Amino acid sequence: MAVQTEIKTYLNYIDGSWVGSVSKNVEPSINPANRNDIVGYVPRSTLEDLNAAVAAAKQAQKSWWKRSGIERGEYLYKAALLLEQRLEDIAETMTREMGKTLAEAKAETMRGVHILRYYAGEGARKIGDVIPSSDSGGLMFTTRVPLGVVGVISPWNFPVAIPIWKMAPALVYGNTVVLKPASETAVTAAKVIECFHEAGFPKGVVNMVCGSGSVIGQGIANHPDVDGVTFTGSNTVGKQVGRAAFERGAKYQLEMGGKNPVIVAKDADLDLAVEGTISGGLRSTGQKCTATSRVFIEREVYEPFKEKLLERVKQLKIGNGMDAETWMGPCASESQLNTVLSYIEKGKAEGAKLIYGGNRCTEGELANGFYVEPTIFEEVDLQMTIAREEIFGPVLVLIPVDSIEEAIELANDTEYGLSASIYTKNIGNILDFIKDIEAGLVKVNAETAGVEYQAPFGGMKQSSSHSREQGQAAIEFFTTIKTVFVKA
Ligand SMILES: NC(=O)C1=CN([C@@H]2O[C@H](COP(=O)(O)OP(=O)(O)OC[C@H]3O[C@@H](n4cnc5c(N)ncnc54)[C@H](O)[C@@H]3O)[C@@H](O)[C@H]2O)C=CC1
Ligand SMILES: O=C(O)CCC(=O)C(=O)O
Repeated sequence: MAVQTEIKTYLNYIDGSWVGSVSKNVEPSINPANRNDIVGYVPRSTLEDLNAAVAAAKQAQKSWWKRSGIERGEYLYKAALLLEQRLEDIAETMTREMGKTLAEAKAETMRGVHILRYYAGEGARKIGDVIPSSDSGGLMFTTRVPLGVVGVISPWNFPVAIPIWKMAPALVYGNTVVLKPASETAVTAAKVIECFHEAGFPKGVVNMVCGSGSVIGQGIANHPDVDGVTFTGSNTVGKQVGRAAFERGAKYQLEMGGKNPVIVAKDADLDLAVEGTISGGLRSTGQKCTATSRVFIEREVYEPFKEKLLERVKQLKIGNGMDAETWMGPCASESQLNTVLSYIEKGKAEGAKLIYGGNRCTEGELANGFYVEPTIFEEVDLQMTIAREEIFGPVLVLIPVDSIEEAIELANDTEYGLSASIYTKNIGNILDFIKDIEAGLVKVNAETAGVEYQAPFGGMKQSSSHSREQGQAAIEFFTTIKTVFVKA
């Protein structure tokens, strides 16, 4: 007899309580590995719900800021411990909700724990400098104050790490927070917020409102009582959010797309370069803003690199991320799958040569999920859509080059500038690459993806609003400097 398990409905978190939307509407969050598996129901909230959350955050902010940074940090340490204790459950929920492998989901959840501990420690670090004054009787220094209420709009591709790397610094520097998670991963977000709830944060300091981007996301960007907005997602939406915040004089930070290159020099360790290209381009099914998508290879090693790459890609096991054998899970949603398939069709239609993959996977249980094969194109003109637009799927394009100079020039021929890497042993190549590549994250003999929480992260050109997240750089967005002059 089939066992019927009740599907849980998750709630918004407003002013320290779990509450449903006033609309009473909910939507299912489904498993991309099996469209018949509903992970949970999440609220489809209204502006009324958002207003309540923003009002709670505004009300709580002054007393939160009155506490010392060290005290605020203590709450983050508690949340970190709870997240660590629930790592298995939260990682499993993440895999079920957005498809990445359980190993990746566990690593991401642990990354969330580290980020919380890092920013907990920030509560005890300096927030200003003493600056010599021309007046010998005066004391001049800088200090920092929070923005007030911060709106966090987060995507589905890192459903634990991204909300945490935005919320943790916001909170430790004295802001209160309203999170709007991506609907695709709102159950995972609710489980993260449960850790904040049980850590005992005062009412109203942390809030979460689930719902559509156009209502709740845009509502945050427009809200007169939201003093800062931090966003990660697509360029189109990011610019909309930035414009709305700018119009009303709020501070904003946008982390958006990439079209990240890897350069393989003729002296590269080809096995290492192949591993880095596969891991950077195809892990998480290519759904990282730092994912590798364009591979520039010096002509002398083009064929051997291609052969090794094809050999390795053939070995990758596609399947449900919960299965320990799986290397690559499904796309996170049906719409994401359709986007990827339409880019593959465009690639073929515009004349690129498909040398691997290119199809939806429909064998056996895969038919119920949103699976696509890892896909590789060659004979790609740099003006083709697949060489210019962010695909956010497991699609690589191979482009031969005659020199590292040419590779860097072509790699820079994009509106994006998030991450880039080079595989080479030549110090001259390395130094030229570091100097000339237009990317905020530059890697040498390492894959384009993978961001460490203690270092600044952000892009050049259209990949970001030119600010940086994470590490100590986060203080620049989440606080404002006051210059103080004191005379007795
Ligand atoms: N840079 C990154 O890490 C990410 C990039 N993307 C890119 O975006 C493409 C589409 O993915 P989506 O999930 O649709 O991204 P999206 O940009 O629509 O969603 C990101 C977040 O913004 C919210 N949002 C949507 N419309 C909004 C609006 N009008 N105002 C304020 N917030 C809004 C969403 O609900 C979500 O929380 C992907 O194919 C990929 O190219 C998506 C997710 C993450
Ligand atoms: O590469 C990473 O670890 C982080 C990537 C990221 O921030 C993103 O995809 O949004």
